[in-house]
Amino acid sequence: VSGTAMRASQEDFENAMNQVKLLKKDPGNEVKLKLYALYKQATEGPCSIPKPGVFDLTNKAKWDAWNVLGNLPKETARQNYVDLVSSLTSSSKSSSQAKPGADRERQGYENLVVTSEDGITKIMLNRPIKKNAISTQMYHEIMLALKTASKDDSTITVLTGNGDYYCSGNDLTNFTDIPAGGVEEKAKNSALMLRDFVGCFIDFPKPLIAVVNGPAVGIGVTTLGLFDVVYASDKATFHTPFGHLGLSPEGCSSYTFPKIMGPAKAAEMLIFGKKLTAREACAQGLVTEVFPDSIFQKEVWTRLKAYSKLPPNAMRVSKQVIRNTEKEKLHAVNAEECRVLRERWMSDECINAAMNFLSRRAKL
Ligand SMILES: CCCCC/C=C/CC(=O)SCCNC(=O)CCNC(=O)[C@H](O)C(C)(C)COP(=O)(O)OP(=O)(O)OC[C@H]1O[C@@H](n2cnc3c(N)ncnc32)[C@H](O)[C@@H]1OP(=O)(O)O
Repeated sequence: VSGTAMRASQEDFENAMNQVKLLKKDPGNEVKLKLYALYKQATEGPCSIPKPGVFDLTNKAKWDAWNVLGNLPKETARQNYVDLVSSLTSSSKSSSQAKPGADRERQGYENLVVTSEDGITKIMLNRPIKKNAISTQMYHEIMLALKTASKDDSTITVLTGNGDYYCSGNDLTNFTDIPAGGVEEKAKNSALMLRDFVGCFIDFPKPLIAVVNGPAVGIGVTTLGLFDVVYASDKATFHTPFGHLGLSPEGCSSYTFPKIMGPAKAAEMLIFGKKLTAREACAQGLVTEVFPDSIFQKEVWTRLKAYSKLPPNAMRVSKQVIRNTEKEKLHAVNAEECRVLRERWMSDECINAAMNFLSRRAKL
């Protein structure tokens, strides 16, 4: 799942090709095109055949799907093919066990509820008792859910929270289980995990929408700069209390926030921890639109259902055109933020702030 995941062997690839032939349910045209494109890329490399004419619809769709993979290395295409087939076989197993008429709900997550319906994959943080604070396990679950959603047959992906909070940020107890290697080992592993986590948002290929149902804190806010659209309830607030916690910005916010709202407004949030209301965040460009809480869910989902019916390849390609020029920069920013945070996590300022929260002496 992470960047260190094993590469699929030729045997895995051949097994996956056989599994495709055994699929009981037609996976739909979009997935079939993806399988075709990944197969061609894995076996022949980048698309170099002439583009079919505009009226040769089937071959044109196949060509587009292959061509959009650009210079994706053969081994990565082979791995993606194997992953895609594996997600199809596991979802067909779970959907065959699902009750008739029920949404396709992906099981196996402890703190997420992931559903796919109407072309929308919804990833819901589901730890309301802890205000959806993100535990170490949840970071891994969110990465897995995003990677799976990037390859499933939905057209758009939504992240939201269950309960009154969208997300209260990093679970501050993440730093209490110190391994045998000590604080340094913990900080090193956390920085690697954070880099992978944020990388999944940077690389996410489809429209990614945040449905911010309530207050957002820390990494729940900073990653918003990597979403394509952010809808917020008027009950939401946006708070990055890094100064109070002895921390520094992450989620590429050191780059995206000054770009979105200008350096002065970004500094007030990221250095001094100024909390924004939903309307302020909207005025500053971090939020796309704010809705009264009483109609938030209804309005947002009606709109998203309409968007999900737009041509998926056009949405995907438009996102790439908007985002691709920035990708390399974002990965570099992410790496640097994680390097700085690794130092911060070992600082007295940070350790004392986490202890204060945990001993309930200080609350934001
Ligand atoms: C590890 C590698 C990646 C690191 C990435 C770094 C990211 C940086 C950040 O995200 S910084 C932001 C960190 N978050 C915070 O500082 C928020 C801390 N929480 C609070 O200040 C408050 O809980 C609150 C304002 C979010 C909500 O206050 P309220 O009074 O409404 O509710 P409670 O405080 O009673 O909370 C209910 C229970 O939830 C637990 N909880 C809430 N947030 C967190 C959290 N971030 N980490 C751990 N636990 C959290 C809280 O402890 C209560 O639990 P309890 O009932 O068992 O006491």
